[in-house]
Amino acid sequence: MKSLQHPVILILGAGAVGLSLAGKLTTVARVYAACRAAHAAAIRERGLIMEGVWGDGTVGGITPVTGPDEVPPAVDAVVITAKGTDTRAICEEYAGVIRGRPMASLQNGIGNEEIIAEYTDTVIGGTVTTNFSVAGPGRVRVQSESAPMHLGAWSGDGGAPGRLIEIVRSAGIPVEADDDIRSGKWTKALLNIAVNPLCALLLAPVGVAADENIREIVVGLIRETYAVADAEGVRLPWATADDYLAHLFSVQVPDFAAVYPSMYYDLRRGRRTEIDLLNGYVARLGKRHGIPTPHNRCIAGLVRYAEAHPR
Ligand SMILES: NC(=O)C1=CN([C@@H]2O[C@H](COP(=O)(O)OP(=O)(O)OC[C@H]3O[C@@H](n4cnc5c(N)ncnc54)[C@H](O)[C@@H]3O)[C@@H](O)[C@H]2O)C=CC1
Ligand SMILES: CC(C)(CO)C(=O)C(=O)O
Repeated sequence: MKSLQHPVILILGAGAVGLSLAGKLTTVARVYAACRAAHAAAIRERGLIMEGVWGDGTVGGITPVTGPDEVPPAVDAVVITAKGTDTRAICEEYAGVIRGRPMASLQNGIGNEEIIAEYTDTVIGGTVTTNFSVAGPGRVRVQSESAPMHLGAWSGDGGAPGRLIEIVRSAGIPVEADDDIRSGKWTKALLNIAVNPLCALLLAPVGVAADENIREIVVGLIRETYAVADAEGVRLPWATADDYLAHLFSVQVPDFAAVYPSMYYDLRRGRRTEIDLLNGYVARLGKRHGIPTPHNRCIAGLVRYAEAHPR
């Protein structure tokens, strides 16, 4: 990332998160967004329409691309916002562009950075605790925000996260450096493990997690996840599962009570979900460590069934 004055950023897999990010970054960078043809056509025709807490209006200046041949040679940094189920495929498709460049992941779940590290030396781990959705081709909604974006060095050039943070911050997005982003990814995953599958299965917004019938399931999911994270040596910011649950029910669930998480849209649209990077991942690790994870195994099984039998 040499030219901070006018950096060139490529966003890979631009949907709800990636197009919203593109819309903000375009004020401080030249932004190329690798997206599907329907988004590309709408954005070329009339720009990106944004609504919500990141601003309302039509944003020009984003260049949509639908293949690596359309990406210019001078990319300073790559940010991946594809679903974790698509990480390898999109890295393969854009391998020539990614190689040798810093690449950040804002994806949920555990395991994306390891895949990205097969394609480039400098990987930046990231989390975003904001709710994004697609309202139509080239049209996104940003509905609520509970914490700043976190970015931290995963591998390679240790200065790369700082340079990306500068760009993101200058675009007006709240962002913080994270010097233990491996634990940071688990910290963010706690929220997704607690609410994403339940909301997807129940067709309900995040507030459903506080329902008296559901709360006990959330408690089970999180206590098991804590035991597994502990066995993995992950340092979470709350000392115990119950300390995190207090934060979840007093801050995160109220912040997102009225909105639907990303997995809800996947199941509703008949797409594969990220369950195997979240609850399914916890269940797999639990097995390896001899830690029972009945809640996570059960919820992962239900989501896999729902994926295979679209409503
Ligand atoms: N939606 C949300 O509120 C949040 C989502 N996240 C995470 O961010 C990541 C992205 O989530 P969303 O933006 O909601 O998903 P999304 O499904 O809206 O966007 C991903 C986009 O990537 C596109 N894509 C995949 N492969 C492609 C390829 N080869 N070429 C071009 N486009 C390709 C898909 O068609 C899709 O439009 C996920 O890991 C999600 O868990 C994180 C925080 C909040
Ligand atoms: C924070 C939250 C719940 C925001 O929607 C999210 O990460 C997701 O939807 O996957």
